[in-house]
Amino acid sequence: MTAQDSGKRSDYLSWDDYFMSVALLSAQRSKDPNTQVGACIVNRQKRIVGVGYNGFPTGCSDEALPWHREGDFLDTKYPYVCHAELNAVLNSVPGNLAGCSIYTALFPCNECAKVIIQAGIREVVYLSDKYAATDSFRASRRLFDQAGVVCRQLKPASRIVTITLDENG
Ligand SMILES: Nc1nc(=O)n([C@H]2C[C@H](O)[C@@H](COP(=O)(O)O)O2)cc1CO
Ligand SMILES: [Zn+2]
Repeated sequence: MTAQDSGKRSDYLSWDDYFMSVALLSAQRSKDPNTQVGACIVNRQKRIVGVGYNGFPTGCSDEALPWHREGDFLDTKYPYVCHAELNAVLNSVPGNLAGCSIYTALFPCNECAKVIIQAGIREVVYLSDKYAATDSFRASRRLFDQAGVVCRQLKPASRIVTITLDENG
């Protein structure tokens, strides 16, 4: 029987697009007004073992700390926010992340690169590389190269994934 004869849907999500969509859906939880990042960790059996998005640490109110980009360092979000990739690792089901892939909306910074490498994650799949020109990202590339972590930019098969929360399906 051919795939066509079987009556199978043809417009289903590929694995890559599915995992990146989960990452982007998680990003929708972020309170950051400028950049919402989500990350999704997948093991070798293609099971999702961790998700996360950028936000302040547990117990730190989203209203009590600043979300600003500019001003005195302590009055910006940067010293306080946990990156999506860090949260995905820390939120992962207890176990071994060795050999996993991480799908992330934005290429990891150098601090997350260290966490990803130390966790044993072997592949980084990213969508945006908007900070590629910064030193932090040059350092990430260097770390990933030396540690043998494979990085690839996702070229999605589906550019738009629609989810409608409608009780009538
Ligand atoms: N890979 C990343 N994962 C992340 O979760 N982030 C977070 C940290 C901030 O909350 C936000 C970046 O803010 P901005 O500088 O684009 O306004 O995204 C940032 C990066 C890139 O460094
Ligand atoms: Zn980071």
